[in-house]
Amino acid sequence: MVTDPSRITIRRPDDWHVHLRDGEMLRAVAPYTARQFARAIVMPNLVPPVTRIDAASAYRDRILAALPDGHGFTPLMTCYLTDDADAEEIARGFAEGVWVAAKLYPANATTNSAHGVTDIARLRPALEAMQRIGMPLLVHGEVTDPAVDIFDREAVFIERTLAPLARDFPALKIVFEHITTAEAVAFVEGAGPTIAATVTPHHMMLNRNAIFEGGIRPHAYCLPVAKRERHRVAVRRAAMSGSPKFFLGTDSAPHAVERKEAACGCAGIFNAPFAIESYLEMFEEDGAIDRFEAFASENGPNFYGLPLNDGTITLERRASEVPTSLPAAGTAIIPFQAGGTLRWRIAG
Ligand SMILES: NC(=O)N[C@@H](CC(=O)O)C(=O)O
Ligand SMILES: [Zn+2]
Ligand SMILES: [Zn+2]
Repeated sequence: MVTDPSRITIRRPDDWHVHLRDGEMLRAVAPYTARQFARAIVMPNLVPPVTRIDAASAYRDRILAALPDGHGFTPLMTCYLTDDADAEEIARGFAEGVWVAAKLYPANATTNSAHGVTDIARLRPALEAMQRIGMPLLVHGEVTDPAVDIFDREAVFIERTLAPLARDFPALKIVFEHITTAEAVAFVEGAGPTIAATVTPHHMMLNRNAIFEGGIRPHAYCLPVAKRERHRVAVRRAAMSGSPKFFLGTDSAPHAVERKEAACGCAGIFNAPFAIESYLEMFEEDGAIDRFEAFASENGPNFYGLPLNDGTITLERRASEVPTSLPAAGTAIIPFQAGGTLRWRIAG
């Protein structure tokens, strides 16, 4: 990593958790991710979800077709786990290099998760196969029990599901996605090297007050929902701690403006346009620029067992103005930090 007060150059980063959607929305959003990241773990929560090898490779082709010439971007595909997950198909897709991980959504925990898993016991053959072949399990870590307070759903998931899972499959690589609580940080830090976590820019920046600041703020609403300030601080510290267990995953989750600003608004924050700039600004604010490259470009590939990227990107200290709205799919998406000004900008 090379830094001076006005420029910083790091190995090309990757995004270990992104929603690229499909169709017109895919064509609108994928270029933002490819502009910054060499690779991204692409979430499979399409309608219908990506559960089969042929569906994943067709989706990968649509992503590549949505990008401008010379993009140099590699989508890393994932398999959506259902109650009927087929261990043989999962292992074959991994061996063929079609997907690199499988995603566990507890049924109805989040956007497009109606086909998710209702009973983890049914996944046993798939998880055994994944443990054997070194294929990571990615988890949306929230319980769906309506009796559990929404702000406690991540912490309760650790107790009820994640800790027992890690005990039963001690060699299974698990990524606890988009962590939001001090409990999640403590769990990951206290676990062995097979357990890691992704951290979003919004969960490093926002606490739950942001959702209610002077009125209801649908563009600050995502799942897992932002928590109290002490949790935000714990998550932000973990990301900047230098621990190899925490790495960049934006969870950029675009929804058309009319689906966010509605009586029942969708969960998801669209941070893809300026994700790397947002993260860098926070690392700088907290005096942790020396740990930025590990978080953005090294810890993720090291955990997944993938090579580090060749090449670099340079960010320069020049203001980036975040538009108040971006056109997409015949409508608009409101980006994270809309109307704000960021201190850094990708050079060139
Ligand atoms: N994060 C979100 O709030 N939404 C994601 C789903 C997810 O990552 O849970 C989406 O697909 O919209
Ligand atoms: Zn999720
Ligand atoms: Zn997500």
